[in-house]
Formats: sequence, structure tokens, C-alpha cells
Amino acid sequence: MTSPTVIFDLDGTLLSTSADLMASLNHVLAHSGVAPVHYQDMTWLVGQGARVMIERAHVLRGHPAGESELAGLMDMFIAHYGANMPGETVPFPGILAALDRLEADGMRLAVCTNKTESLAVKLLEGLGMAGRFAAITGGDTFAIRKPHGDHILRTIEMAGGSPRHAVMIGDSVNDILAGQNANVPTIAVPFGYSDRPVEEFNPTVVIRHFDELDAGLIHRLIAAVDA
Ligand SMILES: O=C(O)COP(=O)(O)O
Ligand SMILES: [Mg+2]
Repeated sequence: MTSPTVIFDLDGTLLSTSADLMASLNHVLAHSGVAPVHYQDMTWLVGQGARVMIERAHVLRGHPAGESELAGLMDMFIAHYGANMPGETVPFPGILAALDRLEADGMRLAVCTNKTESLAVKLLEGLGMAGRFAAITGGDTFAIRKPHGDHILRTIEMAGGSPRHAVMIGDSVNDILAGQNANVPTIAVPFGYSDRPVEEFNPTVVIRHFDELDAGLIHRLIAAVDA
């Protein structure tokens, strides 16, 4: 039997990244001469990649930015965020032990994030985690990205896995929609960046802590699809 592929979202799922994202976003906002955002704003700003985050933050502060302005602000964000990494970013409680358990069971691990791929890889490398993943794809890896189901399907393909034996784990509506679009079971975590309760997205299951994530859960979810 093909070994299962477990696909993780990055921001708000594997890693608690909001402090560093917010510091770099506020650096950009200061350049635009607008007031900084606060932590509670991040639940709405994160999830569609840095460009959308910058765009939304400017709208939030009543200073909409045009296309060419956004391109420059994005470069500024990438330079600041990339230079300060891994900063205060840390893995969420229990995730490293959970990855160990899945690996020990022979599962393939992958990352499917809307973050810019080079930033995602650099961040995971900085935390010594990149080598665990058979594939790391970002919001700019393909022409499409989450919530498009193909972002997940192509990540599974790059990891050498099978879409019939895969599970997507994420914190935002995009992750759960992408899983549903790809026809793979979904696990939602409630501790990431979502402005709505994750239950509203109808994930297959919700886990409150990574202590609940083990090979048994992944096998049960995959078996339920085959049934
Ligand atoms: O950086 C973002 O906005 C989104 O990243 P994520 O897909 O890993 O949550
Ligand atoms: Mg996320």
C-alpha cells in the first residue's frame, strides 16, 4: 500500500509566525506612513500570502496601494522578513513529536503554503525542519495556489505520494477548501490565524493540540475515504 502523505500548511499550523510577519508588515506600513496593525488583525491578514497581507493592511488603514506601489512594498517586506528569520518564530506545541510519530510510521510529510516558496524554505531551514519534508511548495510555486485543489495535488505529486492516501492539515479556510477541492480529508487546528471558528469550514476533524495527531488518525481518515 502507498504510504500516506500528510500535508501541512505553514503559517499558523506548523509554525507560530505572526510576531515576525507583523514586525515586517509594520516596517512596510511605517514606510507608507500609516499606523501599525495589531495581533488581532493578523487573523484576517494572514493566509493568502504576503502580497495580499500588505494590500489588506493598507486598505484596513485607509490607504489602498496600487499595483506598482504594492510590488515595491512586497520587495521591502521580503528583504526585511528574510533578513530577520527565524526571529521569534517557533513550532507550535507538540508538532515536532507529532512529525516524529508520523515519520516513524513511514509517512511522507509535505508543506503546502501560500507563503512565498523561498521564504518558506529559508524559514524551515533556519529552524532545522526543512529536511523532514519531501516537498515544500509555496504560493508562487505554481500558477495556482490554495484554495485551488491543484496546489495540494501537485504537492502530493512532488512528494511522490498518492492523492488517494493523503490528508491536509491547516488553520484557515483556504486550507480546508483546498483539501475539499482536492478531495482529500482535512484536519483543522484552531490555534492559527483565522477570523472565523475553524468548525465553520467543515473540516473532516478538528484537533485542539498536536498530541492528538498520530498515524492512527491519518489511517482512519484515509480508510473512511476508501469506504
Ligand atoms: O503567509 C500567508 O499569508 C499564508 O501562509 P500559509 O498558507 O502557510 O498559512
Ligand atoms: Mg495558515
